[in-house]
Amino acid sequence: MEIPIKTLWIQVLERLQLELSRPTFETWIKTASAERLENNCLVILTPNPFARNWLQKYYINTIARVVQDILGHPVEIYFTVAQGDEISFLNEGELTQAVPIPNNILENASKSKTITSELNYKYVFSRFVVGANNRMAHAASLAVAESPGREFNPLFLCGGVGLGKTHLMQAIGHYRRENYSDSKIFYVSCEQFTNDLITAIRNDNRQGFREHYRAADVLLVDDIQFIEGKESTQEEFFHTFNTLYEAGKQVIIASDRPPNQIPRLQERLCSRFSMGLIADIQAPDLETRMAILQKKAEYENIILPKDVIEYIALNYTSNIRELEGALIRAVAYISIWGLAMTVENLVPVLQPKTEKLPATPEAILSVVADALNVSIEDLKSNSRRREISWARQIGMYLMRQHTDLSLPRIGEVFGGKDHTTVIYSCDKITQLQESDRTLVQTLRQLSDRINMTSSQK
Ligand SMILES: Nc1ncnc2c1ncn2[C@@H]1O[C@H](COP(=O)(O)OP(=O)(O)OP(=O)(O)O)[C@@H](O)[C@H]1O
Repeated sequence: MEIPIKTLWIQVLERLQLELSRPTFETWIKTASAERLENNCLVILTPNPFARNWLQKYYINTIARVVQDILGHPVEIYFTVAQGDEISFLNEGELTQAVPIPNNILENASKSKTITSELNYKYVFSRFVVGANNRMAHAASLAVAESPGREFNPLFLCGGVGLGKTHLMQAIGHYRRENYSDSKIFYVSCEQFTNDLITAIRNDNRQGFREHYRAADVLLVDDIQFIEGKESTQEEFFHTFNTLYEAGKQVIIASDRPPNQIPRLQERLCSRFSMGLIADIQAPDLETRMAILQKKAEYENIILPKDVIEYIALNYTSNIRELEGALIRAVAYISIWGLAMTVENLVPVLQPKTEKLPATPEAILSVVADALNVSIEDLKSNSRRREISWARQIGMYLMRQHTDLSLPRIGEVFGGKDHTTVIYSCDKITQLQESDRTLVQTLRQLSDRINMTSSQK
């Protein structure tokens, strides 16, 4: 029998109070409450959109784990906002991705999910800042939006992490929808395409899968690099691509590298990806980064002094997502502590990425344990269980990045390991990043959390 929701939430709070730092607990957790628990979905009420987005981004896994421990089975966590209690400097869901609860989520919780994703309403051409780094990709996207299925088919957008590929491809989708409302726009990540295929195979419904994807007028496929080595997905995608192409339908693909650098990609797919236009996006220059911040601030109704814009833009150079993250942190910090928006006030929260932050070993252990679902004791233990030694290696790498501790001292923090173990772990994680974008993203998120934990101290 389920325990009453109030009792559940009291227990969750008791557990989280012990696990999280005091400012984190007081600011984000204590202000939230459990609203409903139905069909293994727990809806958590938050005081404003900002708190909702913050919890969704940084604490959803922690809360889900604690709730699962208490109930003895997994639950899906959804965050919602108390009505009429908006934070003044934010519009609903503006600064980070909104996390709406579909009306029928509780009823449908046990049913299967829809096959393609929705477009993010913010990813439109008017919100995209054009600079030298993305001019060609932008022009090509606009051309494809106006005349799909013509000369740039497929359009292959490539560039490093967080540089605007998804934004541009979705802008094409929005443009078509706005101007041709009956146009069928399908946006899907490569991972989702694979999952849909697996589900179709499991349900013996491969035909349904094919009919669905081949009905698209414009097919947008994100992060295609993850198709590497997935033979069945490549096979299916090849046929989907051919069918759409021959019917004059537009295909747009985004990737963190050009087709010929995607390992274990079938030759025939590589050549098809290359037969339209490959448009790459580079890291933005200072002026473009400042213009992006300025535009974001305008959309969010935030007044940002010029020197603050310049300070952020100077310190976040290679990834626009990080640039936006810095703006979010700045606004949150200023708002929570009631400070003026000045460079001096922002220095503690916007440390340049290249500087080592004064993170404590305990904070790093706690962030890694929390994010990778192991305990701090596990990290310090001699256990060779795969997930524990993986978390330990990541922890050692991050400790090397974020502290000035010597290798032997890092070994000690992890329960008395030899310094050669630390070297091995750091080298391994460094090397893996060359081929594993997911790992790069995970490390970036963990670093952000470590920085945040440090700045909250
Ligand atoms: N030129 C730009 N103007 C305004 N915002 C931008 C621009 N480029 C990127 N952004 C913003 O930066 C964030 C990251 O962009 P996006 O998700 O499109 O990157 P990506 O290249 O697809 O990254 P990934 O490789 O991680 O999938 C988004 O919020 C996007 O709106």
